[in-house]
Amino acid sequence: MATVVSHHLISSIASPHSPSNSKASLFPKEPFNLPIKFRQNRFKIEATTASQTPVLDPLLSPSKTTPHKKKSNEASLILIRHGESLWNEKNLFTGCVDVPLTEKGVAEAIQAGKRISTIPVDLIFTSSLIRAQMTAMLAMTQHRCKKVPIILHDENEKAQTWSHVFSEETRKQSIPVVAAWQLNERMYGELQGLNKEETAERYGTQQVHEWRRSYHIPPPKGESLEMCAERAVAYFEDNIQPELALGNNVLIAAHGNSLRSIIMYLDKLTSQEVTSLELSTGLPLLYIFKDRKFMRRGSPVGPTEAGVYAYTKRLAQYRQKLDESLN
Ligand SMILES: O=C(O)[C@H](O)COP(=O)(O)O
Repeated sequence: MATVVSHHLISSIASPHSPSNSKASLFPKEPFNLPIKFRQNRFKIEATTASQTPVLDPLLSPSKTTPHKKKSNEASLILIRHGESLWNEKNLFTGCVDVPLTEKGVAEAIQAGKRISTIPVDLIFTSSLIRAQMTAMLAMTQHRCKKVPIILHDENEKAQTWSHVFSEETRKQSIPVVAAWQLNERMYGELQGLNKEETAERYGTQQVHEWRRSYHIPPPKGESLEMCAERAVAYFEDNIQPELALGNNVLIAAHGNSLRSIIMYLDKLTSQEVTSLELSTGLPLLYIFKDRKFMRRGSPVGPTEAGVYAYTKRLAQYRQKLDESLN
């Protein structure tokens, strides 16, 4: 029987509780102590960029990357849809247009941060759009670990070199933030910039509902959820899931539809079930990744919510450490 997953259900579940070439010297170290798998992935990407300039960081050499001691057999995964944007406020189709948060969106992001402030975060992924990045950064201002989220810039060699951090100690107090276009909102095609209500009046509610919520039907010249899933879920499987498997705790700040496609994958929803999945702006959702399975744990209400810490011993221990560090 089909499980209807909606925002309401989610809330109700939650609420009770170069190698050897001369270039190598330019990059003496990784900007951060990145989790190993991620570093390997980064290298793969660098090695196949258009310039084809091999850039191998000494820290990426096999002797440094293996063996890797697995930290834990479980990890937390937090998903947050960005806070309200200026176009959410105006009820405009936004898609890949890069619009910032409203004041309310800023408050939502801060509130989301309070709700996850005692859940461990080792690595952050955002889309390349400012509303998701603002949300991640604002949320992290509330985190009790007090670490500084820093966006990695590896779009070209200069960006990498110029953003290098030279203090090991400082790196330890930082959380790498990876911005990936694959996590962007679905491209809304010719609807981008149109008012949602007026579009429904013009094309009919049913048609607009299909464009917005069906899995297979794309809006005119835009991406269907299926097309969005092809890049977002592939990115998740290739870059995020391996981090979780290594015991690294991940926060993803992204968008209504890129997250719907990821949740569809995590919760094994059918194309029919995903049509009723709605995500509110600024709502954090927690998953535990354990034994290669994702367990949905709803939306943490706040740092004092006992239920969240009953989910796993590891979360409880992390919170206890934070409490102790305050004393
Ligand atoms: O891109 C947009 O307009 C919104 O962020 C998501 O819109 P939707 O609710 O129509 O999918």
